[in-house]
Amino acid sequence: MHTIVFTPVRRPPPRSHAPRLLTLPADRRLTQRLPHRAPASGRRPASASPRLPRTPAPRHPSARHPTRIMTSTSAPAPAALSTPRALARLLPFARPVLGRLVLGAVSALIASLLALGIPLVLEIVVQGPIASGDPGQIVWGAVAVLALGLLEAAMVWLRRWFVLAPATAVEYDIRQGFYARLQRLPVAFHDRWQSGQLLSRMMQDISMLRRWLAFGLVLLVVNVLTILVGLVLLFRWHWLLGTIFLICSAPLWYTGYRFEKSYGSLTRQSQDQAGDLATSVEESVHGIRVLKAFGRGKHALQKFTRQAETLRETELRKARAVGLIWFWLVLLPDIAFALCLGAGIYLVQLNQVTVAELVAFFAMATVLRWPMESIGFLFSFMLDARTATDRIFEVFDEENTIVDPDQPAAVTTPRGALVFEGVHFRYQDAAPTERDLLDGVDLALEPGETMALVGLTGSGKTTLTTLPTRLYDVTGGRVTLDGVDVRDLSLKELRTHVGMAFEDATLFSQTVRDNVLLGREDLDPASPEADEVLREALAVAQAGFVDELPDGVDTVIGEEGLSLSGGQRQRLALARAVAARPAVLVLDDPLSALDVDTEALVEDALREVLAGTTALVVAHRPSTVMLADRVALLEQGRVTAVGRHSDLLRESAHYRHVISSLELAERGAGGVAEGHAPDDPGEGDRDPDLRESEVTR
Ligand SMILES: Nc1ncnc2c1ncn2[C@@H]1O[C@H](COP(=O)(O)OP(=O)(O)OP(=O)(O)O)[C@@H](O)[C@H]1O
Repeated sequence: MHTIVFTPVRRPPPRSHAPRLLTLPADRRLTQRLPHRAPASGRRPASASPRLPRTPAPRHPSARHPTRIMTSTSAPAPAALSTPRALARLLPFARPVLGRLVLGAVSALIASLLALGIPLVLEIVVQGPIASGDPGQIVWGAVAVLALGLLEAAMVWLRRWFVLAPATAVEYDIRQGFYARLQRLPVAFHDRWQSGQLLSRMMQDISMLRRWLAFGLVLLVVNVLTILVGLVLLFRWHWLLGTIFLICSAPLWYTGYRFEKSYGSLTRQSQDQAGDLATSVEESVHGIRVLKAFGRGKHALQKFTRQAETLRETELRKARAVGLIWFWLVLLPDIAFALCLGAGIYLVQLNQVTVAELVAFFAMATVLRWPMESIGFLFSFMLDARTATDRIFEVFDEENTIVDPDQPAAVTTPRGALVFEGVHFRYQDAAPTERDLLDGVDLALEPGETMALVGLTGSGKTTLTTLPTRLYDVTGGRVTLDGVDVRDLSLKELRTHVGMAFEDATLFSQTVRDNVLLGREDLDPASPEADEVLREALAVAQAGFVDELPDGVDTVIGEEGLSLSGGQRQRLALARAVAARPAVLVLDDPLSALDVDTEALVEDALREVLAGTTALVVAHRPSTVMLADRVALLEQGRVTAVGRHSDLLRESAHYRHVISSLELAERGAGGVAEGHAPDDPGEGDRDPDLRESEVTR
């Protein structure tokens, strides 16, 4: 039984991504600057150009039916809702345990009412037995107070028992839903959101909601009711005493209102800043090699310190706001006590109130003191919970445009004809003045054909490869598989027919077997059939090194297991794509970290095993072009030439330019590829066409 835990193995990216990270605008990938944002933040910051409207909704019908999980995508923006309505959005999660939560609240209310009963007993004892000096009766009074106290304690215990398990169940459900949502949301969403923000929402905010449901909500309801009942009783003793008490507590409501306004935005700020801090930690842990290699550890520390200080300042402002409200919470009841004492003594002298009533009044006011004081704390807790709810629902409310169509088409026996028809694509944050990154791509891959895709860096090759599997949706035109628009297929079916291997090989902290068989849900990983698929895929990817690992294919790799080289990781990622046996294989330069000889072996094996598979291969090395039956040249957002390598060399000046720049880049990166000696004769000796390109140049 193999349990697959999806913990991405973070490794330094291979060859061409690392420099790209460093040269991209700061907002794209190394995004750590999120100064004083508007409340609804957490997304990656806007680029230097002003934030632009979203890409218009794709025209294909499937994009018009976003998946809805526990929430409506047309829901009003969280910030526009009142606090109770914002918190009411938790109801779908809380509904299954609502009964127990209500029982918990009832227990808490009974506990409070029992506490309020003690002053009433006191009144009777002072008025009767104490006034008459009957010790026997006094004992009964004491027993009654003790019994009330014991019952109150039992109810408090019961409250905890009722609410604790349901609150953790709600926490579990929200977390599950959140994680499922993250899995479903498209890559474009993950481009915009910082991982630290998502992490802090997933962990801190959801835990806060558990505490709110278990304690905050229940106590807030119960304490408000207790105060109301207590005030009625205070008025029962004497209207003047009750009025003084009420008037003195009125400023509390005003202070509470003011407090809500300032504390709410402070809470939002601090939760966002905590998310930013988590992002910084995450990025510096992932990028530790780059930071060390460039001696930027100190710089990273300074940046972290600045962010930590900002968070600390916000926390201090929060603490000051809470301190201020506590000042009033403690002062105002004391003023009320003092005024009531003066008025009470005066009323006793006028015989309008008895001593017993005055004693009971002060006992009652003392019992009410904690509920009154706690209101401020519970208020701030409620605002924290509201902010946490907003932050969580910002993710739930994100529109998912990459969803299954209402009535999916089916390609039962795929032939592998992949066609790009007038494909347009632009990223969501592209400026309106920019032309589409893919500006009318027409390209047809015949079944079983291997097509190499070449173009200058940044021309959009990787972007094009993400469209057949719908990692992104086209913004114009269409991509078809065997004549069927890929948006008309269910995502599950589409991704069974089209497999991918990326240059940046992501492996998970699990065994080699589980990593390679990731796309084969249909196979029992322990079955002989799975073994065969695994062996074959590893053989194609020239991943014989696996046999040398301590436990062979059952060796756990990744952060909690064995570390692998870039080339070894790429070979496993390639084996994963091959094992999936797709009709169309999209390879985004997955051989870049291999030495030239291993690459040639992989290519030969791929040709043999994948004879019937259509392949689209992004080529960053001239040798990769050799794998292909035909080559497509991507230039200025269009495919400007398609043909055999030798023909293109002859006919297209831009193609010659691209190939020679690839050669130059490869020579520059000569030592980077796995086991590739700088003075290695390389593929030039194997490929007459490439020599031709040098000659042409
Ligand atoms: N997720 C993204 N969001 C916004 N812009 C992006 C994103 N990914 C890539 N781009 C931009 O799109 C352009 C094309 O990138 P892409 O990676 O497709 O090019 P490429 O031809 O594969 O480049 P290379 O040869 O360097 O790998 C670049 O300008 C890049 O900055």
